[in-house]
Formats: sequence, C-alpha cells, structure tokens
Amino acid sequence: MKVLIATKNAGKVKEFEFMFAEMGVEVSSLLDVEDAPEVEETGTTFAENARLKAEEIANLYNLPVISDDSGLVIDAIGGRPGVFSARYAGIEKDDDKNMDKVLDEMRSVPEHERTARFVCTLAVARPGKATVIVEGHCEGSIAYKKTGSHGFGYDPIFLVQGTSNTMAELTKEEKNQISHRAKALAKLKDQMHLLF
Ligand SMILES: O=c1[nH]c(=O)c2ncn([C@@H]3O[C@H](COP(=O)(O)OP(=O)(O)OP(=O)(O)O)[C@@H](O)[C@H]3O)c2[nH]1
Ligand SMILES: [Mg+2]
Repeated sequence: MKVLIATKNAGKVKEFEFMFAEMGVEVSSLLDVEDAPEVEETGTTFAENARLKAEEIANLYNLPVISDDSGLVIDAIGGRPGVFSARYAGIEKDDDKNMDKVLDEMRSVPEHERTARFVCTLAVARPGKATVIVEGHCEGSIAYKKTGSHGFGYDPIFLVQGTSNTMAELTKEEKNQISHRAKALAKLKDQMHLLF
C-alpha cells in the first residue's frame, strides 16, 4: 500500500515515512513527482490551506491524497507565525531566518509568557468525495536560543511542555510519539480505508 502526501517539505516527508511504516504503508510526495504544481496557500486557517493543497492535488492526479498544513502559534505575538510559519522571514522559507525573527520578536518576553503550540492539520481528499480534516496540537514554549539538530523548522527553539528539551533534541522516535503531526495522524488511523 502506498499513499501520496501533497507536500514539498522534506522534513514532513521523513516523519510521514517513519509513522506510516508502522502501519505497513509506503509514502510518496510531490518531491517525487516531476512538474508538481506549487499550490497557493491563500487560506487564513490551517484547515483552509490543508483543504486547498489536498483537493488540488487529488483532482489533478485523480488519486486520494493527504496534505499537511502546519505551523507554530505563539501566544505573546498574537498567534504568529501561524499559517505564515514556512515563509515568516521571506518567501525563500529559510528555517534559520524564521527562527531568528521569532527569537528577536520574543527577546523581552518573560518565561511565563512564552507559551506556544505546534498545530498540524491533515486533509484527506478524494476525487468527487467529501474531504476529511483532522487536527493535532503539541504544547510548549519558546526558548531564548536554538538547541539541538534533529527535526526541522522551528524545532530548535520549541521547548516541549513538561521537559527541558527542545523538539530538536528529541530522537525521531520521541518526536513522532508526541508531535502535533503524530496526534493528527492518530485521528486518521480509523479512516485509512479512505485512502486505498
Ligand atoms: O519545528 C517545526 N516542527 C514541525 O514539526 C513543524 N511542522 C510545521 N512546522 C513549520 O510550519 C511550516 C509549515 O508550513 P506549510 O504547512 O505551508 O508547509 P511547507 O510550505 O513547508 O510545505 P508544503 O506541505 O506546504 O508543501 C514549516 O515549514 C515549518 O516552518 C514545523 N516546525
Ligand atoms: Mg506550504
């Protein structure tokens, strides 16, 4: 069994490969598809963007697909970067620049006001059928500096709630137990039949 993930983010692909492997499912992504389109993320919510990405790709290739729209929501700065997480410091989607921008904006925010969460919305789209949407969250707070080298995106500045580690200090096994992506995928486990 194989499923197409409508994403061009290599960090997401690795995590889906790992998590789907436990279910005996293989993963391919838009990184494997020549001339795959860049779906415009014009929505104002994770769910809207997940739906846009999944439905465009499902209709284009006439296949069931899963998309992932995700990001970091920081309370002290009004929920930013939110749906702009990938392109927060510019369209080049540079993880280091994105983290530097957040650290700079959060420089004078005291520890107890640094709460944040990762959000992951997954959409399952099938040609001619209703799209299914699920969401998972992972709570934490924003560190004062980058630590750790695993994962991707904002992981080095995201302190996992109840621990003194950033997400980037966790092994892939550990991250994929507790992450927003793992929690969202768990909600789809009973609905895998939609994909095959
Ligand atoms: O530290 C992180 N750990 C994570 O587990 C994580 N998940 C999402 N993010 C951030 O949120 C953006 C998603 O934006 P996004 O959903 O539009 O994806 P994207 O544009 O990178 O790829 P695509 O799936 O749209 O092709 C990503 O680029 C990251 O910056 C994460 N950061
Ligand atoms: Mg995107």
